[in-house]
Amino acid sequence: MMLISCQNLTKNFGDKKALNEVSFTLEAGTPIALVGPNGAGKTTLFSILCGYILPSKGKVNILGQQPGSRELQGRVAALPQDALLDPNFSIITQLSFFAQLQGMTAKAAKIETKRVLELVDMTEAANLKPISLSHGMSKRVAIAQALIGQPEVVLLDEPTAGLDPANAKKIREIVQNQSINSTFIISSHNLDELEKLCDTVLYLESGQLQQSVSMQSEQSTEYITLTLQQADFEQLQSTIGAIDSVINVKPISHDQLLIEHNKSLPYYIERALLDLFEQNQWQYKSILKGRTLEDTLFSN
Ligand SMILES: Nc1ncnc2c1ncn2[C@@H]1O[C@H](COP(=O)(O)OP(=O)(O)OP(=O)(O)O)[C@@H](O)[C@H]1O
Repeated sequence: MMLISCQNLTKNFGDKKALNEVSFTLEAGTPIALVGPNGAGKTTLFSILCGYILPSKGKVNILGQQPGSRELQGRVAALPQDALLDPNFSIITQLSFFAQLQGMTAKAAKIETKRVLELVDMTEAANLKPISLSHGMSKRVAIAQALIGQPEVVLLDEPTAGLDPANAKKIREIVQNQSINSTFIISSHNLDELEKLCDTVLYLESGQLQQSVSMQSEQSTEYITLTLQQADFEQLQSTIGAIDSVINVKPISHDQLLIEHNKSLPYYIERALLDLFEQNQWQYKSILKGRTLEDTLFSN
């Protein structure tokens, strides 16, 4: 199903082009990453998709509707980067209020609030006020709020920024679990995190869409990322290059090689690598199918 379509989307703030002729289409399904350096236009794109601001030029629709239209109420949710809860009211009061704004009765809203708090493992916090929550807990509550009414699209702007690893992991798990019901669009600077979650990546730079890549390999060539423990790096690189069906081998860090190869029999390359390591008494840390998001985006 078509989720979002943008055509020549442009947003000017005075002389500044925050978005410049951006065009793409996205399908519903696994989470989608929005990546780019500071000031690339990610928040501006999110704000347009949420209907908070209007584009200066171009067309955009989400689930076939104009962003912010009544038809999208309850179908599109967003977690802004700096989402804040009111310090004066308990979590359950605030989330129930949001649920009622979506048209639920007071009773249904309370049930829905309990459901979403359970999804983010925050049931015990229902009666607390925001001041008693840690940063990680506040983020989880904000995500719970975005999940009210089981929206079809959930936009998360920097959902794990500033969180400790345990809380960031928890949020990744929530996204993974809820991806059955909703398509998440996640803006983040953390490429490692995005490659764990997302299949499609939009890369924005200076307001322009530089790349739209799929992490799922459907091409005729495939990749293996080999991380070494101890080996003769140069000899290894040239020996791998001589293996049947290997197209290219290149170092991507001091202890990593990226191997591009033609599709071959299952585990053919892996077996050849293991033989090589055994024959030469070398050691490896990992043999991973695929390549990192960082390498996919910045390899050329
Ligand atoms: N309301 C505004 N008024 C003027 N300029 C703005 C406004 N909002 C954004 N900009 C400018 O537009 C550009 C894109 O900003 P945006 O916040 O969308 O980038 P971003 O990719 O989200 O950055 P970050 O990763 O730092 O959050 C920046 O140069 C920013 O200064």
